[in-house]
Amino acid sequence: MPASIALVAHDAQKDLMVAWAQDHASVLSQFRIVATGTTGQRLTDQAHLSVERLLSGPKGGDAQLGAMIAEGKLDALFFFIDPMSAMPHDVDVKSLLRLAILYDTPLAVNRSSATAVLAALPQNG
Ligand SMILES: O=C(CO)COP(=O)(O)O
Repeated sequence: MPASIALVAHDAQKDLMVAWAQDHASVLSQFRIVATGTTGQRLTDQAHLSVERLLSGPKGGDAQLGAMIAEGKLDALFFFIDPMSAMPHDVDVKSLLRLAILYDTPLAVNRSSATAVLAALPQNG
């Protein structure tokens, strides 16, 4: 079974994540990809990846990913956070990050760390 990875981007970072995903589409396609709602739609439409879409982040998608981490169902989190804006769902963002730290989940928060984490993940399993 392929490893499960999550891709999430705040609105101001979605173009960056889509471009990064397009650049790495062949590697990414070897994983089971889950994503919050709007990010997942963009990745499906513009990077042509097969993505399981959760709820939109502010409507519970971040919490769903946190639950996946706590249940051992997520092998890496790629979370392109907007560094310039306050989020109404900041508590959910912090909770997701906290759980990724707590469970020692590989975590990438920008393009360079995403490329490094992706390269470090075991492929085909
Ligand atoms: O808000 C998000 C993460 O905190 C992302 O959610 P969307 O992918 O639904 O925009």
